[in-house]
Formats: sequence, C-alpha cells, structure tokens
Amino acid sequence: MTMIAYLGPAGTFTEMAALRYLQLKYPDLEHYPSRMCPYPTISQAIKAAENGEVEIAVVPIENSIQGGVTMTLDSLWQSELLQIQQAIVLPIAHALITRAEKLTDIKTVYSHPQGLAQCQQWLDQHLPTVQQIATDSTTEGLHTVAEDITAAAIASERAAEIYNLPILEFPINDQPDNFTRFLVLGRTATTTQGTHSSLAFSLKRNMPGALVKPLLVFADRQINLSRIESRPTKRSLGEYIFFIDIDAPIDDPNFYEALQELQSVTENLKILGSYEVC
Ligand SMILES: O=C(O)C(=O)Cc1ccccc1
Repeated sequence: MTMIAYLGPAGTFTEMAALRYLQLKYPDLEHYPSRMCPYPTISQAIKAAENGEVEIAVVPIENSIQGGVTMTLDSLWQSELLQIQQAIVLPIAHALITRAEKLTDIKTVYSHPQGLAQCQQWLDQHLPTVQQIATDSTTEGLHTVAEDITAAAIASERAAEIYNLPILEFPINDQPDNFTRFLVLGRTATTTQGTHSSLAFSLKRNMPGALVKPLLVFADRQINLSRIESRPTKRSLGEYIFFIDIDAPIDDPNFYEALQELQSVTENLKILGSYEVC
C-alpha cells in the first residue's frame, strides 16, 4: 500500500496536492486518507521517503509570486536517493482564519513564510501592527487560533473547514493568480520520458566564467531551459548550486548528450528526475 508523506498537519496546500496526485494515479482507491502521513516539516517528510518509512513524499517547490521553497531545494540537493516522479500545480487562495469578530481584535497572525509573503500587502494594509509569526506550515497555527480569540492564521478555506474555525476574510492573497508547484518524490525514477526534467549542479571552485560553460552546453544544442535557480552551497560565501528545469525528456538524444558533456564542466551533477506536470 503506497503511503504518502506530506507537509502537514492536515489541511495544508501540500495535502491538497498529495490528494490530487493519489486521485490521478489511483482513481479507483476508496480510502485516500489512510495513506496520508503528515510530517511537521518539509525536511522530515523528505527524510521519511528517503529512509523508506513511506514510499513517496509530496512537498512544495515553487510559488509563482514568491519563488523557490529553499528548504525543498536544499533537501533535494542533499538527498542521495530521491527522484522527482511528478509535479503538481495548484492555484492558491488564502483565507484569514480567526475567532475574532473584527480585524482590530487580532494581535497575532500565524502562517508558513510563503503564506505571510503572499499576503504581505494585504497584511500591511489591514493588520499593520499585528505580530506575524512564521510557522512550518499554514495549518500549524490553527490550534492556537482555536484557543486564543486574538490569534489568526493564513491558510486554505479547506483548513478552516477541517478545524471547524471561522473565516473572517477571503481571499487575502495580493495576486489573484497565485500558483504553487509541488513535487512528488520517491526512491525510484518512474520514467525517463517525462515532458519535464530537472537537474542540479555545483561548479568547480574559483574558475572565472564557470557558469557559462554548462549554459553553453544547452545553448549549443538549442535546449530550452525553463528555470534556473541558485542556492548557496553552504561551504563558503559566493559558492552556489544551480537548479535547472528543461522542457525535454532525459532520454531525448540531444539532452542525453548534453548530460555527458555537463559532467566535465561541473563539479557535482545530479539528475533530479524526468516527470509530467499536472
Ligand atoms: O503550509 C502549507 O499549507 C503548504 O503546503 C506550504 C505552502 C504555503 C503557502 C502556499 C503554498 C504552499
């Protein structure tokens, strides 16, 4: 029985992505919830898939407004085993969940940093003096909201329903078109023929123009990069890991050849997976 680790507790946007994945992959299943294992942080969910406690982990990777989820990028780089099996894109609408009857009664607002950031202008305008508390997920603060009438959380409408808490304002995200991409990670690659492929590499140290060479490998073959993002290596200031997405399957002969050449112009190269986006 496939068990799925996800960023919980229940009611997160990641849970919605995980349920969507289960419904698409196993349309005849009857008991989706019994397969769902919430973990309090992204790194714990990823570790659970890596050490075999569960078969797959679902985690957020990128938001259309806020950009990359750094915790996921760093965990992917550190993971020796996990491959991306599927990407899921969901529209994100945030609700202000609170038992307070009016905005002026609210003293604290809890959410995942992405939730706070996606509603920053709304918060500045409507709750400028309220203390913002970053949590590991949008639903982590909901127990406090249940106990404290001056507390609010930014989470989904579905989360309000699950915890039986009222919504004071909806939607409160600054951009109506707000999307997040989630990844399904597992210990096996399911395909080399997905429409999208991801890889990451570090560069040989102190070489001028070191990033140009890997980029030329793609440019010379007319391979289109759909995303490039960097993260610090954490070894020393100014050293980066580059994450790259390509709209091509790994077994495309052109891309395969590029990968062989990339080995010689990078320090460490990781193929993160080939997958479909739904
Ligand atoms: O905390 C959640 O609900 C998550 O799944 C992470 C997240 C937070 C805000 C927007 C999208 C995903």
